[in-house]
Amino acid sequence: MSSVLLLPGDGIGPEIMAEAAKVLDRVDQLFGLDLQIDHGLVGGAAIDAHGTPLPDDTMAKAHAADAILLGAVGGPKWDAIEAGKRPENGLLGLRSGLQLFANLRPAILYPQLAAASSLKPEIVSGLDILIVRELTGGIYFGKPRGVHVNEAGDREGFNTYRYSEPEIRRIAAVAFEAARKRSGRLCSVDKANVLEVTRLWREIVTSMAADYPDVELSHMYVDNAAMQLVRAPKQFDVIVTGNMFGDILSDEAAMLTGSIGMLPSASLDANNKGMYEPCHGSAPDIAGRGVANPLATILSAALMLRYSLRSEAALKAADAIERAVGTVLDQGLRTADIAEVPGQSVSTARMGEAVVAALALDEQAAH
Ligand SMILES: NC(=O)C1=CN([C@@H]2O[C@H](COP(=O)(O)OP(=O)(O)OC[C@H]3O[C@@H](n4cnc5c(N)ncnc54)[C@H](O)[C@@H]3O)[C@@H](O)[C@H]2O)C=CC1
Ligand SMILES: CC(C)CC(=O)C(=O)O
Ligand SMILES: [Mg+2]
Repeated sequence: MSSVLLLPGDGIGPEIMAEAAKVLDRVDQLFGLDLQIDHGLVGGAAIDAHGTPLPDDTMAKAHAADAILLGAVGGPKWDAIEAGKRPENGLLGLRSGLQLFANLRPAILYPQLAAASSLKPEIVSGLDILIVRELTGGIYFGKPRGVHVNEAGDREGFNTYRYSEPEIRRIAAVAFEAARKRSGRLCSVDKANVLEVTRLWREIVTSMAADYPDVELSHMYVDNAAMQLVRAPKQFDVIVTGNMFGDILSDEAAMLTGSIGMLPSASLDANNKGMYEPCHGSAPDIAGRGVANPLATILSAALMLRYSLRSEAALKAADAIERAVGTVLDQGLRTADIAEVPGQSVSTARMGEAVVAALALDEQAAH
């Protein structure tokens, strides 16, 4: 038995989660996974119900579960709430409370979606890169932080960008290991020409390279990396970077794959316990209309089966979900964000149900 906690969150979160839940239910039946599914509140939904973005009950369930699948949090309804109590703090609290320091964001272009990418097919076809983002440190967590009145009497906002040596070592080790299992190329992205914290980052990553002689390490400043990602993205295999740079570069990489609605992620602790979520947010501009792309969440469920549940049956189920996504794309099904012809698109639910149907047809899935 494996326990899975579903946290739909806000905006399109409940819509995309409903489809991922159908897919999990189907693979549970097909592969005998014996999943025990629980539900919880996080983000704005939790603020509305309990006055806090991360209720104790949700945190307790998250600690107890083998893995967590999250939709997205946030939205204009809660934007005026003071810092520290916003929906996003629920997500950040889960990440830091569970010590999910390693965020893996694979950006893979399905060949069927070459036309949906914002880049020319010859530049992106075959794209398969992995962004390894540090997730529990850096400027999103550094203290001191806040808004105060400075000596000149002006209001001044400040955040602190800090990384300790152990924090850098553990995320770099994840990236080196990942590169070793892939093409053997690792690019560390920093701003070492300006920021001391990332000079230390570069120094430590460089010093670790001797332990990974089979990995070719390179370094790049983040501004150049942002440019290179849209100039020649296939030069990259594994990218390792800090929390904020990874947040920004992964949204950029998402567009290479056709849509941010296609990009899944895994956030892991040191023992492969994980939280899985699409890279996108709660998309308030399309929430409640049934048009969001559920594939990033469905693909995140596949990563959950592969990285956290890990039984032979779970690994087969993960492969089957990814094949089923390929099948529905082959069938020409497109949500609005990846549609080649505007207006010729299917709903969130239709896309999710098509993945479920493709799973049932998958002969390898049944045996
Ligand atoms: N992991 C999380 O829960 C995240 C939460 N947020 C929160 O989400 C809210 C909105 O943030 P935004 O900056 O607008 O980013 P967003 O990722 O929610 O949306 C950006 C754009 O992408 C589109 N989009 C996103 N997901 C999509 C999907 N599955 N299918 C089709 N189109 C999709 C949206 O419609 C929008 O035009 C904010 O409150 C923000 O703090 C933002 C990023 C991550
Ligand atoms: C609350 C934000 C840090 C979420 C986000 O943008 C992300 O993790 O990609
Ligand atoms: Mg982001």
